[in-house]
Amino acid sequence: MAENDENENLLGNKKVTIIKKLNLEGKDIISLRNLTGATRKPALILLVLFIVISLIQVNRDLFIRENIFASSAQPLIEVTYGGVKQNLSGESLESLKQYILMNVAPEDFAGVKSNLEVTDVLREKGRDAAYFNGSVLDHACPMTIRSSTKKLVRKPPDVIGIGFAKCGTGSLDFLDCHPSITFRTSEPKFFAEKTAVQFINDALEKFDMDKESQKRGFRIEIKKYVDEYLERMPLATSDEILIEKSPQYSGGGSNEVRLERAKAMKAINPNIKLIGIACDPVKRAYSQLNMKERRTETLKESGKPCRNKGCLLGTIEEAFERFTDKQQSNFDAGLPMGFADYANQIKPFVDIVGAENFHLVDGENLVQNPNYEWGKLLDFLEVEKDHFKFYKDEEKGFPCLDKPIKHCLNTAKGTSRKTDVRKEYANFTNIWDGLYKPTVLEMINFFKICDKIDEICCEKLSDENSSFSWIHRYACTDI
Ligand SMILES: Nc1ncnc2c1ncn2[C@@H]1O[C@H](COP(=O)(O)OS(=O)(=O)O)[C@@H](OP(=O)(O)O)[C@H]1O
Repeated sequence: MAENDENENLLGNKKVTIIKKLNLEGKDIISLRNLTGATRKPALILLVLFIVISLIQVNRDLFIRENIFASSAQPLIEVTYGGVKQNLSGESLESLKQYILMNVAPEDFAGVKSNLEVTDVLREKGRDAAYFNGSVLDHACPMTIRSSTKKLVRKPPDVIGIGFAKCGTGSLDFLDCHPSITFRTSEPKFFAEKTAVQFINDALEKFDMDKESQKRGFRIEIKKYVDEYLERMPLATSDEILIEKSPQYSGGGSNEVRLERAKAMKAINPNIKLIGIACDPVKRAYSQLNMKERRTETLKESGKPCRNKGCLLGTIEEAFERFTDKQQSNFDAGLPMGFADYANQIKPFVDIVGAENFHLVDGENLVQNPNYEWGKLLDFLEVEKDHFKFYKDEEKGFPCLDKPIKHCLNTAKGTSRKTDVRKEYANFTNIWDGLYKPTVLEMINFFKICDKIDEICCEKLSDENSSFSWIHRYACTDI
């Protein structure tokens, strides 16, 4: 992320001035909120309060866009914010904290205030640009926003994001800014490791999980592997939701392999919940090609050779041609169309954890109608959603978090979807549309998007702001 983007995450100083002028401490902010509902106060006081609150609201957005390194007259303190050492004025950091505290739910205020700190950096340099400013943070949000005051412990995840690559799985980063959730950007990929999964499932066979004493034996047997897994995740409190995501869990391998992974997940946490993020396969495929192109360019610039499958051979047009030929031959051979194969790949997971413990997010709607799509996910996670809001950032061209903190994803996220791939590469995408159509249609029934494909369904999908509206093209037009 460029330094400018980072600056946008922080507040300007005017806010502090206003807060000072109003002499607002944390408690006062809460009482101000509560006062807005008061009915017995004289009308004049209410009016004054209304004006003051409106002023704060209106000015706040302006403040956020201001440069935080404001007056040189202020004393500077060194802060590592999101992996980058910065000299912030003491007031800037303070105003950032004030912004967060003003925007969390009243019931989270005290806990968040006691935990609110700049997030620790785990590694200064991540493997690629998909981290915050290239650094791996202890957990994804650049500020630690946690309401629980319980002790931090190592624990298995409560929720796992199992896919799908290139559909927006990285945007789960935002969840870490929720006071009830902890998430680290790096992917543990534990259940993609055959040996570990097999060991856990073999142990499941050995022990009778209906007996308490046997359950203990099982836990001891698999401890070595589980400890190693938990080390890959951040500490969390017992009452907050710990999430990990590794898109490799749904991709790669057969459904038998996926079934084994699902069993191992449930063995480690019997109450496990799973998230899948699906998106338009044409955009997904383009996002993948685009990433390869970007990676090839970066390696070329650094003078390093690019030998693996993650790089592009030749031009992007040649890559499109090769990709189209491969998709066509898979289709002709009756092989699964991987980029659209959501229902088939999710089935083994749902068979093990139950449909009620699985939630499918629409990755396209995360961009199109973020507050609605994120709201549904937060409902599934059973956490507060009214104080977790997004706005469309003009410069980024994608949704960024607005509340409780201003935060955009890093520069590696949100590139290919800026291009209208169906316009730019219509000669290829027209073919892809036809190849993916039958597999996309399998989703409709499996995920109960509609009862059947009929006029009612097409009417519903024609609303651009509804989840999975991108399916309209596949289900309701002649492609
Ligand atoms: N809020 C927000 N900001 C930026 N980008 C967003 C956002 N929400 C979803 N997306 C889309 O997420 C796409 C990347 O998907 P993944 O994170 O699953 O990719 S990866 O598999 O982890 O590499 C990424 O694809 P590209 O456009 O190709 O970069 C985005 O289109």
